[in-house]
Amino acid sequence: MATIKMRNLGLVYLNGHVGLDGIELDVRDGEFLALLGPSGSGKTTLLRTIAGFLRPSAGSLSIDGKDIAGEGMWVPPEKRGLGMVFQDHAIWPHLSVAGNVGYPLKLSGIPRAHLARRVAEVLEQVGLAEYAKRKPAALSGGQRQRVALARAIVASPKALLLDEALSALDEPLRARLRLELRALTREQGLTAVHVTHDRAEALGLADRVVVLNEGRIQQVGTPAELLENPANSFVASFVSDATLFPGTLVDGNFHADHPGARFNKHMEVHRNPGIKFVGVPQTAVSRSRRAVAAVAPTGLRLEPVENRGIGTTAGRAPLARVTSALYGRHGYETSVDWAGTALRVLVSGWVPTEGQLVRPVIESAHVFCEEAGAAEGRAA
Ligand SMILES: Nc1ncnc2c1ncn2[C@@H]1O[C@H](COP(=O)(O)OP(=O)(O)OP(=O)(O)O)[C@@H](O)[C@H]1O
Repeated sequence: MATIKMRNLGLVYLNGHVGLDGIELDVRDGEFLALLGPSGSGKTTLLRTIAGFLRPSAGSLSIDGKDIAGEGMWVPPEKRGLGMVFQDHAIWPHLSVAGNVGYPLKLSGIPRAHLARRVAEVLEQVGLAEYAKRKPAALSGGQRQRVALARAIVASPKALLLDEALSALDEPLRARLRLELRALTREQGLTAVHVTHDRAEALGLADRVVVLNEGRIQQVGTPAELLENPANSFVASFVSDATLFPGTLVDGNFHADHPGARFNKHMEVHRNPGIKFVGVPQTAVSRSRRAVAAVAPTGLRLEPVENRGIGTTAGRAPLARVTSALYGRHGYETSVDWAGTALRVLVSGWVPTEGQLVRPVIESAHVFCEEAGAAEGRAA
């Protein structure tokens, strides 16, 4: 159990690359926090900074109120009391399962009887009690990852740091280990920070998710908060797969540059009850400014159109053509080409077919004013 606080944490790599910039984050006691972001967004950099493998260039880091990194202050990784699990499990092939799991305790010099008892207890918790004497070579990938997890928790760490710990595993094993991991951290009240680039995993597992891009926090929130109230167009696009429509905001109405996308309140007010404006200063709504609308796959519907050809719809918004439709749990994950914009739509109730003509009708969107108001939106 631990709280981890980061204040204005920054890290610049030796080659001048900014790995982390102005990270303000509180990991709460006993929570499961996911760090989510595209490749190169700084997830691993942040985790390794918490672990103590990287030294921040600015700001401070504390665990349970005790400073562990900051100006003139540095606590090495082995003194931070944290457990770590990596993607490639990194267990020693020459040691048995019990030897691997007990290794951290052996280093700390605890009595043998205590060590054996604790190893047996942890192996039981991760479902490997019968495998204590086996060598890692005689284990499956999932079992090896359980060994790594057992080794990370054997010394009762204050918090567990997981770096793509499940990413090397195939479904459905991965899904099973996800549940086991969540149950284990919950039972033990363990604070966990889990790095993943897998949105479904982050949203499904975590109490809260931190979305990172280019070393900066874009938003911290529960999975529902991120989906329902994304702080900016990056979060909407990355977390919900929203399609982004650049445009102009005038008098509180959004005019998309796209010839078909209608967000104008006068025309669409009844159809668009879901449009939310984010980060638009109330004092300056009449000033024309550039903005971007994010439309999630669930924020629009497709109306099938008889195949009369796009030319016959003069005066109306251009039609779109289905480019792919993949069956998924919640409906058909459909992509359409709408006058050059690739639009993602979740279709249920009918089966879209490739090449079919459709009319997209936008029903809800988030409009972000990201020039001046972005900071306000992000802070929300
Ligand atoms: N040792 C290093 N020296 C210079 N730049 C580095 C170093 N390690 C990482 N970076 C850069 O820092 C940025 C963040 O890297 P990081 O590994 O934290 O990203 P990530 O979000 O974990 O990505 P991935 O999902 O691909 O693992 C990247 O642009 C990366 O190229």
